[in-house]
Amino acid sequence: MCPRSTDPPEHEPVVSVTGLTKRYTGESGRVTAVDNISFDIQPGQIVGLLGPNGAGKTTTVKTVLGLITPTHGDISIHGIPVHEARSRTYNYVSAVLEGARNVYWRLSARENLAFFAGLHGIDPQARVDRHEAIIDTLGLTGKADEPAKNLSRGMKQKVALGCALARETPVLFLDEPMLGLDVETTRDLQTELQRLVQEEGKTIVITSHDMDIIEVVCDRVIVLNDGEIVADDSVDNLLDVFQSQSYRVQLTETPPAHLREQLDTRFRLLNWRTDTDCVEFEIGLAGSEEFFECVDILQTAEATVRSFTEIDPDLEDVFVELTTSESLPPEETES
Ligand SMILES: Nc1ncnc2c1ncn2[C@@H]1O[C@H](COP(=O)(O)OP(=O)(O)OP(=O)(O)O)[C@@H](O)[C@H]1O
Repeated sequence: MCPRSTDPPEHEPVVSVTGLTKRYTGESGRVTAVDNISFDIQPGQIVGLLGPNGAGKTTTVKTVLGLITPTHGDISIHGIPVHEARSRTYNYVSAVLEGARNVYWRLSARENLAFFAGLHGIDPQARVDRHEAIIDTLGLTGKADEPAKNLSRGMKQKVALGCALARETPVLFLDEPMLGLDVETTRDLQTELQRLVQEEGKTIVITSHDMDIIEVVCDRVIVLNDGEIVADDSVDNLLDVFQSQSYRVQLTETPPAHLREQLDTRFRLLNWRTDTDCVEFEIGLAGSEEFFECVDILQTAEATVRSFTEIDPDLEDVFVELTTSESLPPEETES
């Protein structure tokens, strides 16, 4: 029988990554996909792993799962070194990876759930209620006896997710879990993931390009860019740190041509728009010094300011900021 405990050895994080580097040798030479990253994940966290295309998310996840050998670094799941004892770690972790065929296409959703539970040492007969609840949450009830091969892409995705849930491991890695799901199922699944963490003490790592989902579901976000971690903090802290740093400015008359260039050189200038009777732009100002400097520049250029309003950031704004600028903007993110 496989271990059912959701508690890692005392004081151990459930996932621990230290100094992970992965280099590939491709046609265009050596690529450092992941560059010396370290993070721990504690039991009961829902962590979003974010980053633009090519940032190193898939490499990180697959290396943590033992599917890719790291160039350097140590990884453990529940205290077990992944690259020395990969099969032992599978007692603790399930994964749904994008593009991977996780389910048996000849089996129905019900049969797949029973099969994966059984593989993991769980008696499916004893878990019928649990499996029906998973099927219900995923909106698969009407299709639960249909062979998976006859289901739509989104439905197959749901069955794969159901199989991962049926294994009842304490740690779940979900790569783009909501991709292809309709709005209602996405919402149900968000609720279910939160319930799994709050009531069953699961630990979940989600990669997604959908910031709204991450913002709703995750309590911590790790942002990768060019193989490096550029932020690792709670969603609330990340939003707080960026709060009041972006402003939308409207000028009533067209300002002198050099103003745009001057602002762009000095600050983070976005979405410059010229209308018939006004100019509008967004500007990122780190702290009061930059704020007053900007006001000074506008006054010197004799620009007539119609409005100067704070923009409330959402996680998407934070993400764009982190992955398009050279460095971490505010110091507080590292606290
Ligand atoms: N097998 C491979 N051989 C060579 N280079 C690779 C290989 N796999 C990934 N890479 C490169 O490593 C870098 C990171 O890729 P990775 O797939 O981990 O990023 P990602 O953040 O998951 O991207 P996406 O969001 O597009 O899936 C990219 O530059 C990619 O081209």
